[in-house]
Amino acid sequence: MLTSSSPAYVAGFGGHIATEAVPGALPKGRNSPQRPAFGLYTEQLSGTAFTMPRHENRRSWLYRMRPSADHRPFVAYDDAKGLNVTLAGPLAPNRLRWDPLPDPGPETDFIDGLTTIVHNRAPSDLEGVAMHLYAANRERLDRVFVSADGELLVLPQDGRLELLTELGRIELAAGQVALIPRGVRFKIALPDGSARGYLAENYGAPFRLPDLGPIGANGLANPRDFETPVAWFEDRDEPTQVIQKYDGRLWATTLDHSPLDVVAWHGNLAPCRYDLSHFNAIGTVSFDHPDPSIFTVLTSPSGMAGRANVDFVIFPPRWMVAEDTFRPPWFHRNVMSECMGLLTGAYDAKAEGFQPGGLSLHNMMSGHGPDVETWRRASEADLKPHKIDGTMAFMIESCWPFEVPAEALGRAQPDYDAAWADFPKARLP
Ligand SMILES: O=C(O)Cc1cc(O)ccc1O
Ligand SMILES: [Fe+2]
Repeated sequence: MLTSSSPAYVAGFGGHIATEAVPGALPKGRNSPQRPAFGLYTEQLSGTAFTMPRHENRRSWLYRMRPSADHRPFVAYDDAKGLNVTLAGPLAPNRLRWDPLPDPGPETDFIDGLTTIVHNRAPSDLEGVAMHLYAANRERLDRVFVSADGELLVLPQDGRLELLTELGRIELAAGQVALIPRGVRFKIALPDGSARGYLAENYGAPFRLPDLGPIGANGLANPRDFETPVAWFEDRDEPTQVIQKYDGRLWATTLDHSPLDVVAWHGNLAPCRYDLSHFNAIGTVSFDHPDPSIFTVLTSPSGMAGRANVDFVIFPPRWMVAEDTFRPPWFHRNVMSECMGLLTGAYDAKAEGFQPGGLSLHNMMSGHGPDVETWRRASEADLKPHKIDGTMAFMIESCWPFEVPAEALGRAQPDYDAAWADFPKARLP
């Protein structure tokens, strides 16, 4: 680990925070004083247009040792071979599933090990989402990563991460997730020497908590369980490479100092983390399997009310008590496109073949649901109260059908369709 002391956090989601790592660094009563304390530079980081309604407006004011504007031109960076959002040709309406990534080659850091599996839209549309996998066995603290294309949702599956961001430090273990706003630079320490997991990149509106409707004022992911780090900085005058994702590609420049030099900040645009075990799962206490929207942790709306650009949904441990009900997910065809991952355990719709670290894609209107084995067991089960435990699957659901780059298509399991082969035919009277 880079630093021995644990970072401190402030509780809440999207709240306005004021924090300084050096007393007196944060200006009082104004954002942009003529001479900020200690010769710091003032910078506004906008995550939404200046003119967004107040309740959707996200921005922070940063007080840093050097302005971000001080850098040389970016040049194309080609060493992250798996990061790919080019189209593979016509999109076939096939269901796809992937095993976990193989171990990365020697000395692969987080950036070079990124592998894009599915994506939709284009970053310059300001809509859509990409799902990358990461697998790293090398820690590089001499470079930082930043996506101008989207907000990053980091989902560790194995190995801890320490995210050293411009706005503070976040410790992250499997079962926790982090959100890093578009444009925030960070580097990654690997306390366990290696790590793997999922990285969803949201090109659209920043994730927010979903409305709760008749559920009421509490439930699902509660705001106070999100943790935002307090200001932290490093005063490091060493060459630091900045790798920026911009319009689907990577670009690099080298600074003569670390850009993680924000001494104080205030605002409501900041990274945060959330422990999925705090999710208050709500389900049926009578019959039928509710729509999975009931498990939405965060949502990024599209321009159409009720239709998400991206929903981040989880399938956590929970009690199943429904009477006279086929309890696993039903067979369905969905106008929304579903990309699923598994952090630990087994998923209740798939008896085999869907492994932790793997991924599946059920694109718009493709028929899917329980595999044959799951269907048989659930149809014959004695319906006592039953706890689904030791599992955490998640879904990145989007209104835009996902594309699959050629490399990812080549890696897909050869016969995923077999999951739904050989169902017995119904017998009519
Ligand atoms: O396809 C899936 O496994 C995800 C899913 C889960 C569920 O409980 C209901 C619908 C749905 O799409
Ligand atoms: Fe589904």
